[in-house]
Amino acid sequence: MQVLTRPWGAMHYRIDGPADGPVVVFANSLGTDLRLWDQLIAEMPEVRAIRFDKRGHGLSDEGGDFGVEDLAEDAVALIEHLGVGPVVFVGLSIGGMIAQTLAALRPDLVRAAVLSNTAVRMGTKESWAERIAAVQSTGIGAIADIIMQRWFAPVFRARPELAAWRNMVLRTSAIGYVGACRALASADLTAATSGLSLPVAVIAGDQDGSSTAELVKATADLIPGAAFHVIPDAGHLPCVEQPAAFAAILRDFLRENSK
Ligand SMILES: O=C(O)CC1=CCC(=O)O1
Repeated sequence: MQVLTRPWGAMHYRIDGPADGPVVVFANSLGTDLRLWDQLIAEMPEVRAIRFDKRGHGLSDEGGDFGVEDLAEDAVALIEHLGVGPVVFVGLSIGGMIAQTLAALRPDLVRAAVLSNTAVRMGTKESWAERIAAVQSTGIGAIADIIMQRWFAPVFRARPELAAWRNMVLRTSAIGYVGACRALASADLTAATSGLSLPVAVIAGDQDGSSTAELVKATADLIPGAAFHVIPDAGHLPCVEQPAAFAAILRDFLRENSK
């Protein structure tokens, strides 16, 4: 068990893969912990995979009030603590917002970025306020079924693993979940992301009920030279639903963009 002590508490992280492999840091989404990447990392044993539980998620502490920039500062602290920069940084959804913010704040630490199922703005202030109110009044159970529909394509929702993913969101700290919703409500990365000049690959799922392929493409279009990929038969979490397809894109990207 590996923990980095931050001013707000303990940040849990994990490293897998060979010490001489290309270093890739992974940032997970709202309501998921670092197990989000299990299937993808199993497809890519050659990678030195570093992943962490952002504040309020997984085994990390709740971490008070925070914005996306604070989450990016946590990623900076981890990369500097491990002395592994510049890295390839892969982020999904709010993790992709962490990636965009980190690349803008500290281009010296990010060699290249993969932005999965993310955008410069996600949802609206009103939609996040509704979600926060539902969680605060009734708990995450109130929204768990809707979240599963947003995360997964219908074929995946018929699989037995769905129960485990539902449990993952249900077991997320309500304080941490609401904190991340607040960070999402106030994030608009348009200016920072439009100024990015590193190699970027952007990934969408053709059945994403949360960040549609059109929304994700609009963000790709802001970044000069960004490659855009749509993974078929995938919802919001293509690294879970289609890990081989995700790994193929990431492997090609690493071939061009890791040392
Ligand atoms: O829970 C969702 O709707 C999906 C999502 C939005 C931001 C994020 O990180 O996940």
